[in-house]
Amino acid sequence: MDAITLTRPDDWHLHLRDGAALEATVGHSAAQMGRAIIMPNLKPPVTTTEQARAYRERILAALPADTTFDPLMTLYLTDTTPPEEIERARASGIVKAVKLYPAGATTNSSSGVTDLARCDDTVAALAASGMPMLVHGEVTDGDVDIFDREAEFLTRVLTPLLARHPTLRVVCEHITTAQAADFVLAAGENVAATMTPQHLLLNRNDMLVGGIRPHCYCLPILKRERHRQALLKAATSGSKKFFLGTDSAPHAQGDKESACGCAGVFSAPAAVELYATAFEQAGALDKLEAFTSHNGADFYGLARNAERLTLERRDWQLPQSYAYADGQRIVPMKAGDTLSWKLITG
Ligand SMILES: NC(=O)N[C@@H](CC(=O)O)C(=O)O
Ligand SMILES: [Zn+2]
Ligand SMILES: [Zn+2]
Repeated sequence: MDAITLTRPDDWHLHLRDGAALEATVGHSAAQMGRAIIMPNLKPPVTTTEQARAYRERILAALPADTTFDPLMTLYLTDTTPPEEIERARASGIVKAVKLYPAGATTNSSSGVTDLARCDDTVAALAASGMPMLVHGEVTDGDVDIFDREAEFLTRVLTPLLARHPTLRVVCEHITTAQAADFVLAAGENVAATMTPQHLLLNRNDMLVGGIRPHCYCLPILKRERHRQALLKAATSGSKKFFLGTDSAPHAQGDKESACGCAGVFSAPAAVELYATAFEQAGALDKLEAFTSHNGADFYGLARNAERLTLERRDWQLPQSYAYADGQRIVPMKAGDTLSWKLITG
């Protein structure tokens, strides 16, 4: 096969940042994606509908001309988010989901939820609203090993949460383990998951053998090869519960190549090509379009994009870095590597 046409994809988990960084990031995603769910972990976080509206305006202002990219906004859940804020968000039409960051779990999560029991009324309002809760599913307890934090979250937090709120719609974000894939498959129709290019293409050896590669470091951390295989199997299984969410998480080169490097992989410039590479490795290119362009829209109850794009089989080399905020550079996933698919973006 030398070319694949597919419905324009959407990114159901994306970090664009703000200010000068936003100017540098948004074009990469707008070139490939029709829509994206925009993560709210700014400093300070996007906790109200009014803040989401203002952030959306800044994103639209930073977009290149001639794009139809539609940013779908999210609210950052805190211990003190009132139930009324959920209703304001739903009524706004611009907020499509609410994000749960366990406090301390990842980049800019210090204002996250310390104990879900504290926001039970708000979670009930969210379940009633029909908007999904997007979950960074890792426990933060110091006694839990970093490689076990996702699996522990499923049993310690998500299972009791769904028992208390059985109609709550949940997207398990950036899943990394066989346990998470199995959990989502066994759960009801209200539970789905996104997967990143790095968790479909890389295992922890790729990050740690022969030298430490900070540009492969993200949270949840890369896992063993058997987990990568389990994710690929789930993504290509034909289940509608799995869809594209890059978790493209830009950090300046100097903040990654550091004694205490930031978590996050910048995958936006070649996101669709990276997923195509993973699906081809699994012998499942015929399942790519559902994952990139159908399942997410269907889960969110939104129309699929009308436009179609072509992926061509053509070798091209990813740049070593791109321009970022304030004269800094940013290093993409697979920098300098040759990919054998190229999305034709007009
Ligand atoms: N994935 C990451 O490693 N980092 C994300 C936060 C997140 O999605 O957990 C970021 O905002 O940098
Ligand atoms: Zn996360
Ligand atoms: Zn993320």
